[in-house]
Amino acid sequence: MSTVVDLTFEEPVDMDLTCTAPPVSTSPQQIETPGGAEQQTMRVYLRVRPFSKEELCDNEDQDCVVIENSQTVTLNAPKGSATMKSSEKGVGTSLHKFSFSQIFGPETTQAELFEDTVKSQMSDFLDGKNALIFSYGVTNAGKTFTIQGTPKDPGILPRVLDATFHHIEGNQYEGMDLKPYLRNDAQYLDPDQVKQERSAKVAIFASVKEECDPLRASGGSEFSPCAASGRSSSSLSHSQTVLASNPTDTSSSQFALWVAFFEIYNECVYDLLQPSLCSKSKKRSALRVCDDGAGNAYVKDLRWVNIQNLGEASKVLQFGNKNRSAAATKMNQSSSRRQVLNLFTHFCIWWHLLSSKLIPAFIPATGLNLPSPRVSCSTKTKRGLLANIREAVTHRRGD
Ligand SMILES: Nc1ncnc2c1ncn2[C@@H]1O[C@H](COP(=O)(O)OP(=O)(O)OP(=O)(O)O)[C@@H](O)[C@H]1O
Repeated sequence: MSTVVDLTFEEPVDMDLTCTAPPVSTSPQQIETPGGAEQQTMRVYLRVRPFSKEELCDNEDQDCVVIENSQTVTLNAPKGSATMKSSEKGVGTSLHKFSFSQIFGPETTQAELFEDTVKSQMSDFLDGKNALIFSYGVTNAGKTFTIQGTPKDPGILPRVLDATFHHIEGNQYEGMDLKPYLRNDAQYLDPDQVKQERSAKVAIFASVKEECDPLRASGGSEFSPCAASGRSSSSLSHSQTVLASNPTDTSSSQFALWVAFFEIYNECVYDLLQPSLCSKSKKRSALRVCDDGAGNAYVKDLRWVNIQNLGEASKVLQFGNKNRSAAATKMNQSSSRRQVLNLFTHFCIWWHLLSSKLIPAFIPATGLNLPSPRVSCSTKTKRGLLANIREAVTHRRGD
């Protein structure tokens, strides 16, 4: 039984999914800068989650995943598996070693993981550099727990949002008339367009409010649900230290913050923030990935929602989560997850500095499902999946 989830942090490479780590050694990638200095662009972390009670009852604790040290893990094929049988006959091996930037064991808390992975990168993001975090692993590996977490145990995304709000505290632009445009730009909206933005936001929030209790009771992974309407939640207060070394002078600037939430499901892009999607009976339509004319891909007609505090971000996330294909599949246990060739969920944060220069930035938090519940899938499969996603994100042209 697999209990591992890979977490990849990439910066400042611009959403280039070709830059994936090799399957055996997943050490940090480096690029040469013009001055000759090496800059680290990608880190790959491994998190091994604890076994659930059910897994322990089923005797799945067979030491298949052995953490040798903070950077090396050994995977042993499960007893009775085809790989183990083959290796007993002298064909192939039942042992594989992998190395990572850092490995986190089952005892690692959400706060520790954030501290040791994303926190140190936050200052660059807040300084206007694009960044991408994504997790991948088989179903049930812990991707959602790691990225989103639970209300009591928030994951990376709520911690990043909390740090961002703390960073811009007192300097937030309260208007809704400055919005993300194409890939790297912003546009001013006229009063009618602002009205439309406001109505769409109200519709999203109203829907979350109505369904709040059932969501909570179902143990969903939304953070700070419903009650969270203030700037930050107490469980996140530790992350405020992130901003002590705030590199950007915010004293004379204002910040507009917008978020979008979409998924790539079997190679089609779907907006998770369409209010009409609340009713599952409506068929959702796929969005197109277009080029902004400067070679940058963007999702055409993607809904962006202006957020003013962590509570609003929480509601947007909660709303989008209901529309995820993963949620639908979990509800229907009879449907086969193996049919899901790829599932990639992005929560994008866009912030804009209202001063002389434009500084847009994104942190999409994503999860990629591998196709079948095995300890690892073949290199070819992984590469194929990542290539599919890369193509969907970067190479599909619009009109
Ligand atoms: N580090 C952890 N500590 C405790 N429980 C965890 C941890 N990671 C995951 N879990 C639990 O394991 C279960 C599966 O996790 P999760 O839903 O995040 O998996 P996933 O990889 O997102 O699955 P899927 O691809 O099917 O959506 C959940 O019940 C979650 O609460």
